[in-house]
Amino acid sequence: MKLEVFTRFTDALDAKIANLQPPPQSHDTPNSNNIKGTCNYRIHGGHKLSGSITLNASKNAAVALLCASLLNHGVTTFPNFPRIEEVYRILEVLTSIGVTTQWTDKNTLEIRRPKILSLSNLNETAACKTRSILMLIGALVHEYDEFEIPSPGGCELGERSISPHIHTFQEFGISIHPHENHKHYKISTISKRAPGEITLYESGNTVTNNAILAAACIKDEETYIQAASADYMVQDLCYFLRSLGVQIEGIGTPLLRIRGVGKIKRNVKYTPTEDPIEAMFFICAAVTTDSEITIRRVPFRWISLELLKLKKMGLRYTLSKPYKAHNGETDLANLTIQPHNGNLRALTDKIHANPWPGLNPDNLPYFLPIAACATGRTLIHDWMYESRAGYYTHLGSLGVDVETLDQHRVYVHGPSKLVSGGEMSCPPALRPASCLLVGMLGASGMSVLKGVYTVKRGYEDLEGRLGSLGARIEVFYD
Ligand SMILES: CC(=O)N[C@H]1[C@@H](OP(=O)(O)OP(=O)(O)OC[C@H]2O[C@@H](n3ccc(=O)[nH]c3=O)[C@H](O)[C@@H]2O)O[C@H](CO)[C@@H](O)[C@@H]1O
Ligand SMILES: C=C(OP(=O)(O)O)C(=O)O
Repeated sequence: MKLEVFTRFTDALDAKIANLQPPPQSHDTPNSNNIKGTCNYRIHGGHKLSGSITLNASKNAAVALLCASLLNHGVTTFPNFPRIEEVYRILEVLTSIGVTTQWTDKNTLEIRRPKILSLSNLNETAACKTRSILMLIGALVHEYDEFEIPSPGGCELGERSISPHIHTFQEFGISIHPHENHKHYKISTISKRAPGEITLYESGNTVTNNAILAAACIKDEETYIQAASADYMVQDLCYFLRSLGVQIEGIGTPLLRIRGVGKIKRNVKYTPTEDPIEAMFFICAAVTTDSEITIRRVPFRWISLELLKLKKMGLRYTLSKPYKAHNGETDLANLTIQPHNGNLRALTDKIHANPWPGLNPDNLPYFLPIAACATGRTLIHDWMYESRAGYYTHLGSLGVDVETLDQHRVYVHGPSKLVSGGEMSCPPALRPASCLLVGMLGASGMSVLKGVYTVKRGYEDLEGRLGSLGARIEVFYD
C-alpha cells in the first residue's frame, strides 16, 4: 500500500475509532477525570463575520428524545444529534443504567436499551447537573412500581418548581415525594391509572413532555392533555413518538390527544429538528458584529415573533423559500441577516417572553446585546425566571448600559460601543453566558470568557463554527 493511501486509511480508521468512543467527560466538573482542566475562550473581537452556518439540533429536544428512547426496546438511531455537554450528561446516565449508546458517525447516535435497567447504578453526579433528568420519570413509570431519581439541576435561574410535575403525575395516580435526604425524589406508580383528560398546572415544556411520555405507553387508552406546551422540543418529541407508533393529534397546539401503545419494539431512525435558540444566537452574533451572514435550516415559524420584533427594530433580513425538516413536518428556511450599519431603533414597548407562540424564554436574553446596538431605551421584562435578570448586568463590563429596575426588569440604553470585557466568568446559566460570548465577538480587542462548560452545555463547537464565519476564538484550559 502506498504511504499516502495508507495514511488516509489509518486517518479514516482513527476517525472511526474516535467516533465509537464513549462521550468525553466534562472538562469543568469537579468530579470528572479532568485531564485538560477548565475550558475557556480567548476572543479577539470586533471582526466582521461573513458566510453561512448550518444549525444543529436543539439541546432541549435532544435531551427529551434521549429520555424517550427508553420507551423503545428496539434500536433507536438519531442522526444529526448535537454533541453537547448536556447530551453527554444524559448519555452518562443512560450508560450507567445499562443502555448501550454509540456514535456511529460524527453526529449519529445509536441507542439500545437492555431488557432490564440497572437503576441502582444511576450516575447521580451526571444526572443532577441537568433539568432534563426529570423526564426520566415519564419514561420509567411504565416499568417500575417504585423508583427514585436525583433532584434536577440545570441552569441556575432562581426557584424552578417541580410542582407541575407532581400535580400532573397525580392525575396518572403516580406520586412523587421528596426523599428524606432532600437529594432524591421517590416515585410510586402502584396506583397508576389512565387519566382520560388532564390539565397541566403550567404550560411548561418538561412537564408537557413528561405527561406525553406517561400517556404514550398506556395501551389503547386516550389521554387528552390541556394547557400543553406547544413549543419546539415538545413537537420534536411528539414526532419521534409518532415514528414509534404512538398516535398523537394536536401537535403544535395546547390540546394534545394521545392514544397509547403497549410495549414498543421498533428499529427506528428519527432526525431531530434544528434549534430555534441556536438560530437566535447566530442572529445576535450577526447584529453585535454588524455583519451579513446566512443561517441555514432555520425553523423560522418557531422564532416568528423574534423576527418580527427585530424587523420592527429596523433589522433587515431575508428568508429563502421554505423547505421541510427531516421529520417532514417542520418548515425551515435559510435566513440572511443584513448589516444594520447602526440603524437599529429601540422598540417603545417592552420585550418579554411567553410560552410558544410567544417570544421564546430562552431567546429573550439575546435581545440585550441586540438592544445595546439600537438607539433608544429598551425595556426587557424577564417575568418567567426569578433571578435570570440579575445576570444581564454582567453585560455592563462589555460597555452595555444596563439599568436594573427590579428583580425582573431592566432598561438597556443604546447604542453602546461594545468594549473588551477583560476577563469574565460564565454565569451558571446557558443563555446569559452565551450572551457574553456574543457581546465579546462585537467588542473590539481581546476578552476572555472563563468556564465555557456552561455554553458547551447547549452549543456544539462554537469556536470552530464561529471561526468558520471569521470569528477569532482561541480555546485554552486552566
Ligand atoms: C430541558 C428543557 O426543555 N428546558 C427548557 C424548559 O425547561 P422547563 O420546562 O423545565 O421549565 P420550568 O418548568 O423550569 O419553567 C420555567 C419557568 O417558567 C415558569 N412558567 C412556565 C410555564 C408557564 O406556563 N408558566 C410559568 O410561569 C415556571 O414556573 C418557571 O419559573 O423550558 C424553559 C422555558 O421555556 C426553558 O428555559 C428551558 O430551556
Ligand atoms: C434554561 C435552560 O436549560 P435547562 O432547562 O436545561 O436548565 C436553557 O436551555 O436555557
